[in-house]
Amino acid sequence: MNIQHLTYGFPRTKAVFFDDVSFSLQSPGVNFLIGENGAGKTTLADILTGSRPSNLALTWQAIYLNQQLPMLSSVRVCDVAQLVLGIEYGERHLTLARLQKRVDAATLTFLTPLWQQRYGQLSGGQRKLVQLLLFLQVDRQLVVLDEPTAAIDRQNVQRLFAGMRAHSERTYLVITHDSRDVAAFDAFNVLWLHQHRIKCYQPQAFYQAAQTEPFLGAFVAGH
Ligand SMILES: Nc1ncnc2c1ncn2[C@@H]1O[C@H](COP(=O)(O)OP(=O)(O)OP(=O)(O)O)[C@@H](O)[C@H]1O
Repeated sequence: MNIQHLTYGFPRTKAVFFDDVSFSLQSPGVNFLIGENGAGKTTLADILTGSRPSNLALTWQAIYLNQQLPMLSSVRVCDVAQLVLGIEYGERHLTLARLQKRVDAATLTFLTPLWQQRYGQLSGGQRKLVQLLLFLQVDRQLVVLDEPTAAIDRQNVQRLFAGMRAHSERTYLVITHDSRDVAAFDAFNVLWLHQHRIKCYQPQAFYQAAQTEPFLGAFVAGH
């Protein structure tokens, strides 16, 4: 996926935030978008998913989980699954047995004991995971996740990554501040957003650059 000559400014400010920025996403593959707070990662994710109109002509279909969707606390996990996947699968009544045929084992293991639980009874991390794991079942070429592993225990992070690996035909863009996420993959592309430009690194080049670039060094040393 090639992004060519992106130029973007926030509607209410005159300054240009991205000025003729070009880069490629490894496609298919896992791309990590990193950078300091305020660098523009969420803004870029918004642009690539069409949430913020820009000069780019988007040629892909994307799914974007940038924050938890608000749900009534009385809604059950099975209702959330129906909401997210019912239309996608064309199922009017999505049961666990039917879901079993479609999702990876790690996702099923996580969802099964929670299936009848009410949303309001779940922990913050469980709510986030329910949405993430269900969203990962929706078939789109580009999957964009904004800090999916923040506040998630590492065993559940493994479940999330197993869900991603189960669909290796997709292109993922994952925003993270946690180098353990990057280290969990053998093959990846890191996009470092720094001073409104993007530098791309394959694994070996990334760890090499971390020896000389202070931000990357601190990122890698962070775990
Ligand atoms: N609607 C807006 N109008 C003007 N400036 C904005 C707007 N939204 C965000 N910004 C600014 O753009 C910059 C980038 O914000 P963004 O949320 O994309 O950063 P980020 O890299 O995702 O940060 P973090 O790691 O802290 O989540 C910030 O300085 C922010 O204040």
